Amino acid sequence: MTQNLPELFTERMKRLLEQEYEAFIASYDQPVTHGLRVNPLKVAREQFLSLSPFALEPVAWCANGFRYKEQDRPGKHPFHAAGLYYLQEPSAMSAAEALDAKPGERILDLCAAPGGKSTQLAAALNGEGLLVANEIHPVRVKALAENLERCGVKNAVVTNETPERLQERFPQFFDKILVDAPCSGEGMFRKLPEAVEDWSPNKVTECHLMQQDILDAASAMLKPGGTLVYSTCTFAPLENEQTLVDFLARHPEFTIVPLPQPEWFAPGQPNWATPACEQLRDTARLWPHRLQGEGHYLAKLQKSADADSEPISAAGKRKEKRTAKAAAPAGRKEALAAWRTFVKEAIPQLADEFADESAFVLFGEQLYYSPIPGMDWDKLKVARVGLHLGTVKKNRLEPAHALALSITPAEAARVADYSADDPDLLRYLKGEALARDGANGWTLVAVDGFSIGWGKQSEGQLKNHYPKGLRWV
Ligand SMILES: C[S@@+](CC[C@H](N)C(=O)[O-])C[C@H]1O[C@@H](n2cnc3c(N)ncnc32)[C@H](O)[C@@H]1O
Repeated sequence: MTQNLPELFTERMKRLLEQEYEAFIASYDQPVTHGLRVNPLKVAREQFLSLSPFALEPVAWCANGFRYKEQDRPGKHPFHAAGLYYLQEPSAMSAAEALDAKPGERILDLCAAPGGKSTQLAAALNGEGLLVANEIHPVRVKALAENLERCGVKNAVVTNETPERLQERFPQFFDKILVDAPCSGEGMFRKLPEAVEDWSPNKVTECHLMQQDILDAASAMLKPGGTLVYSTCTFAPLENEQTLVDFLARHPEFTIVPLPQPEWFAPGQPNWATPACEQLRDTARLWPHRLQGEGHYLAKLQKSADADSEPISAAGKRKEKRTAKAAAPAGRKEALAAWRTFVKEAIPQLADEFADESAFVLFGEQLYYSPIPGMDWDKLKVARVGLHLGTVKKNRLEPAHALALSITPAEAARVADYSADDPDLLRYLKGEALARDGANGWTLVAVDGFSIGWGKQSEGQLKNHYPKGLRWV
């Protein structure tokens, strides 16, 4: 594919890489590297390895990351639909690892769709704390929400906002922020031919300017002492070292935190920015000719602990509480009663897990359980305000797909468990009703012990409630 690469791109890379250029350009004739990341919210790494029908090779910089062979097509396996793993290019696994999210923290993934890094951050939170996964694009945000749901994430809020509007609502709110910035995508050239067509020197400049604005908004949302990781999948110095140097010039309250540099990550280049900046060596470049991956750039920054700006005010918090109460919509009482009836009947063991009355949020007929009760989401575009529990219709709760994917068969009163190669499972994924005996009521459908959706058992038949938009064709 080397001959299809833009000339201005190859000329620049030749100038920058000098004697390494031959190895770099030769990597474009190597096959694309395919990766999957095991989702520990669903299955432990070792258990997955004992179940995996695919030949897997570990990715050195991500404990749950593996390379697979293209012909194995793990995206077409029921384990994918059950959220046991997320397909992610290996070098992209490095960014969330660098952020190092810990259970209980408040994390923002500012440019999040389709959710590779968000699902990884959610796994690191392990259900404790808050993940706000934001995506500016109204179509891409749907894929983000679906991927978080498929991976069984319970503590995420999915927003569809501009960084500027989020910044107004969340001053100094987050412990850690990931900015996986929109970029010119030079690291995608091998994988996506359209990335080559979309590329131009103008695009590189436009992305650089956009990255500055996004980073400025991120910096305002980070708590003093907080950590920010900036990443791109491009090689252009303007979008990497230069974006960082310009950001640091505007934000002296930030410093670069050294990233571990094992032999396969190369250092960032001090002289690829103006003015040259020695600390850029502590950022990381993942090159396709030095490791098995498509390429990435990473920088980790820390905001000084005494950085001064207004923290989220107590008044703001009081207002949030008031708004939450005042805005309690009519029908909430009925919705909660419908939910309790459903819990008793279908997932009795989980009654205590959903005990916080103030965490239930009703949007129209849709009932959610919020990871941050009392927060005012009014006037923000919110795609998911927490875990989607279900739709309340005529005082009954129809459980959400997200709820099914977030629980285990051991937590459900009725389970229809199929092995991955059972033809009935394929029928279920295609949206067909299944002939099956069992007690009537909502039934959790599972593949080899992992939840995959809902069915409703009635008179010798399991009615299909696998979402229409996800059905296999
Ligand atoms: C590199 S992709 C994110 C990939 C994602 N983090 C993942 O791991 O799956 C960058 C995202 O930024 C979004 N974006 C584009 N312009 C933006 C802007 N001005 N502010 C914030 N996000 C933007 C794009 O729609 C795109 O989804």
